[in-house]
This record gives sequence, C-alpha cells and structure tokens, in this order.
Amino acid sequence: MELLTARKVEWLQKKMQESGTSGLIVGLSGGVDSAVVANLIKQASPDNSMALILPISNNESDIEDALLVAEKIDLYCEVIDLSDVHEKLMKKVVDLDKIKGKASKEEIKTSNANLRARLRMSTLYAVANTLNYMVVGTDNAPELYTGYFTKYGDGGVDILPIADLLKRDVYKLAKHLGVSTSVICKAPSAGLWEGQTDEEEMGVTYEKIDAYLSGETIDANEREIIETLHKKTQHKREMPPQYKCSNDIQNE
Ligand SMILES: Nc1ncnc2c1ncn2[C@@H]1O[C@H](COP(=O)(O)OP(=O)(O)OC[C@H]2O[C@@H]([n+]3cccc(C(=O)O)c3)[C@H](O)[C@@H]2O)[C@@H](O)[C@H]1O
Ligand SMILES: Nc1ncnc2c1ncn2[C@@H]1O[C@H](COP(=O)(O)OP(=O)(O)OP(=O)(O)O)[C@@H](O)[C@H]1O
Ligand SMILES: [Mg+2]
Repeated sequence: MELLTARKVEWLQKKMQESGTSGLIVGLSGGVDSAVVANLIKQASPDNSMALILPISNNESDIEDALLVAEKIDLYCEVIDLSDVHEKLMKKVVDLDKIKGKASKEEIKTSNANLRARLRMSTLYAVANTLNYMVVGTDNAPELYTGYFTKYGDGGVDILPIADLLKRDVYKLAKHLGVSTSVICKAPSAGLWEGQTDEEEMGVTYEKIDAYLSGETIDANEREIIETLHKKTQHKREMPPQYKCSNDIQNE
C-alpha cells in the first residue's frame, strides 16, 4: 500500500507538470472513494490542493464525515450548498410544457439525481478554472466498468487516480491512509436520493464485480447483470461520435 500510494502521488505530480496546472481539486462527499483521493492530492500537492463539499439536501452526517476527512489531513476545504440552485433549476425543467404532466416520476427522479452530479461538476470546474487546478475524479474500476457514474457529472473530470482499483483495494488503501472507520464502514452511496445505495441500484455487489474483474467465477445471473451494465454504458467511456463527411460525399 505504501508503494501504491507513492506511485499514485508521483503520477499526480507528473500529470500536473505535464499539464502546466498549478493544483488539484476534488469533491468530498463523506464516502470512501473521495476520502482516498483527497489523501492522494494532499500528498501530491500539499500547498495547492483543495476539496469542495457540495451538499444538495445531503445527510448532515455525510457533511460532517467529509469535513473530518479534510481536517485529519489538513486539506484546504470549503462548502458550497447547492440545494437552492438545484431546486430552482429542476423546477424550471419540470415546468417545461414538454415535460409537465408528461414525464413519469421515475424519469424525473433520474434527471433530478443526475443534475446533482452535474451541478457539482460545474462548480468544481468553476473553481478549477479560476485557480488553474485540475479536477480529480474518484471513479474506481468497478464503477468505470459498469458505467455507474453520471456522464459529464462525477464522470466529468480531468484525471482518475484510482481508476485501476477494485473496491476492495480502495478499502485497503483507505485503511492504510488512516481514513476513519465511520467513512470506511458506511454502505457505498451516490447520495442522489434518500436511502440510495450503489449495490441495490446496480443489482449486484461490489464484491461480485471485483471478483468478475479479477477473472474469478461468479454466478451466471450476476455476470449477466455486470455485462449488461457494461454494454449499456459503453457510450460513457468514449468521446461523442463525430460525424465525418465521407470522401464519397465530398467527391459528389
Ligand atoms: N447509446 C448511447 N449513446 C450516446 N449517448 C447515450 C446513449 N444512451 C444514453 N445516452 C445519453 O446518456 C444519458 C444517460 O446517462 P447518465 O446521464 O449518466 O445517466 P444514467 O444512465 O442515469 O446513469 C447514471 C447512473 O450512475 C449513478 N451514479 C451517478 C452519480 C454518482 C454515482 C456514484 O456512485 O456516486 C452514481 C446513478 O445513480 C445512475 O444509476 C442519456 O440521457 C443520454 O443523454
Ligand atoms: N456532497 C458532495 N460534495 C462534494 N462532492 C460530492 C458529493 N457527493 C458526491 N460527490 C463527488 O462525487 C463522487 C462520486 O461519488 P461516489 O459515491 O462514487 O464516491 P464516494 O462517495 O467518495 O464513495 P462511495 O462510493 O463509497 O460512496 C464523490 O467521490 C465526490 O467526488
Ligand atoms: Mg458516495
């Protein structure tokens, strides 16, 4: 874990140097992924790293956990409450003639949830642009493989230092880095609605996705869920398709 930490810290420093950026910023949720990334950016850039806590009607305990993570490693941290902005924007969306009374509750819930992630992304970039920082993402290997992230939301970042880690390795690294038990022990949640947990929404546990990605044998129905999620979300791992006028048409 010590060597892994050192390699990741060196990699972040190299990426900063190559990009000509001056620092690193992460969104801190009170969950384990962002706690690990917060530790890595603090080590990589002690004087030019920061975290933003961006509550949108979040649990008070998550905000407290996020503050504790930052405090423990002396990472500069500020809070911007986005609840009002989110509520106002969402109201304008649901009031559109094309949507009002026509979209289902489920469709609105999804849009409402993903808007949270995209407002956080916009806020992180607003700060990063001002300070010439890079936005550091927190997606891990199972999340990337299953596409369990919001396109251009929490997926909209500049670099992904824990993209290679299985969830079980994120926990190991978190323990090594001294992340508190309250953060490590809570159920992974995107926090996009009350009571949401990653595993319930995906329909498969991180343990099984980790096993699948490690080449271990898992139940056929679980493999099916993982492979379906992966296929359905391929578009999130690629650049948008670009229309190119073919030579045939140009010659016509
Ligand atoms: N085949 C295709 N080719 C190109 N684009 C395609 C497409 N299919 C959909 N799209 C586009 O993608 C959009 C759907 O993707 P997206 O907006 O991502 O939305 P969605 O499919 O809902 O995926 C987000 C999922 O990630 C979860 N999440 C979000 C944020 C954080 C975390 C976390 O772990 O913390 C988890 C969230 O709970 C939800 O299950 C569509 O509205 C459409 O614009
Ligand atoms: N309230 C928040 N404030 C700031 N950033 C947030 C907030 N909620 C989510 N994020 C950002 O979105 C990322 C994706 O959330 P995700 O739930 O996958 O990670 P996590 O909360 O760090 O860990 P876990 O998956 O174990 O809950 C977070 O790591 C964080 O960078
Ligand atoms: Mg979370």
